Amino acid sequence: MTAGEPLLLASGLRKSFGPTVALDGAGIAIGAGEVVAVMGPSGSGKSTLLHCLAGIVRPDAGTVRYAGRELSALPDRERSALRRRDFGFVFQFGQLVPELTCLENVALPLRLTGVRRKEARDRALAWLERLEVTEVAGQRPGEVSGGQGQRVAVARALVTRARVVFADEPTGALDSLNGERVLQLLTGAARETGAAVVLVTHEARVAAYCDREVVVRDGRPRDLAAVT
Ligand SMILES: Nc1ncnc2c1ncn2[C@@H]1O[C@H](COP(=O)(O)OP(=O)(O)OP(=O)(O)O)[C@@H](O)[C@H]1O
Repeated sequence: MTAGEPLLLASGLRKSFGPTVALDGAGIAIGAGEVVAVMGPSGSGKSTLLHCLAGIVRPDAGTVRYAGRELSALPDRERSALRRRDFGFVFQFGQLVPELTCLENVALPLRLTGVRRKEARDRALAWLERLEVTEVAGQRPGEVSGGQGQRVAVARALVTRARVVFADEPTGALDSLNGERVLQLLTGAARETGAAVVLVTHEARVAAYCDREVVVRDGRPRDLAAVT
């Protein structure tokens, strides 16, 4: 990474799905530890931008650099390994493995990176405590409330000490009280661990928890003034 280069840097991103232009020359820079809200109308390209930044979707044109390396230049295996090691994900729903308990779900990313069972369980439990959901440790995702499930998902995203958490409408299925608490916990825990957060949301009160808001319109993000 060259001196002064942001942790995540995208420029000139274009992505179409058939005739639909989802990204039209999009660029964005995210600094280490920065919490950025990505907002904008439905269909403006927010999720596509997040997927390109995370290396899940390959753009038709443009570049995404993470820690000084261009994601699209990495072989698939290396990109997957990097995603597992450095990135965490929180989606609106459905990201927890239904057959595993909540504790096992949080321990899973650690087990996948070779952490021993006992240590993985201990670290997972500490994260459930931090997210105030130890009571669901032994339950399966289908047996817990939406808010509890999202807290478990946040714990799972951060347990590996991810450097970037990508969150796509993490509170979209929650009532406003639960939604705000999950945002608080997600951004608070990310700040403690130094993780950057790219947060796609419609939550109007999100500004209070973010360093910066970016609004996507017609496939291009525009920076609002830094949130004070
Ligand atoms: N896999 C896909 N196949 C076809 N079209 C897609 C696909 N993904 C996105 N699109 C289209 O690309 C455009 C941008 O979609 P995207 O999901 O990025 O927007 P968004 O801003 O996240 O929307 P929302 O707020 O409704 O989630 C939309 O017109 C959408 O229909």
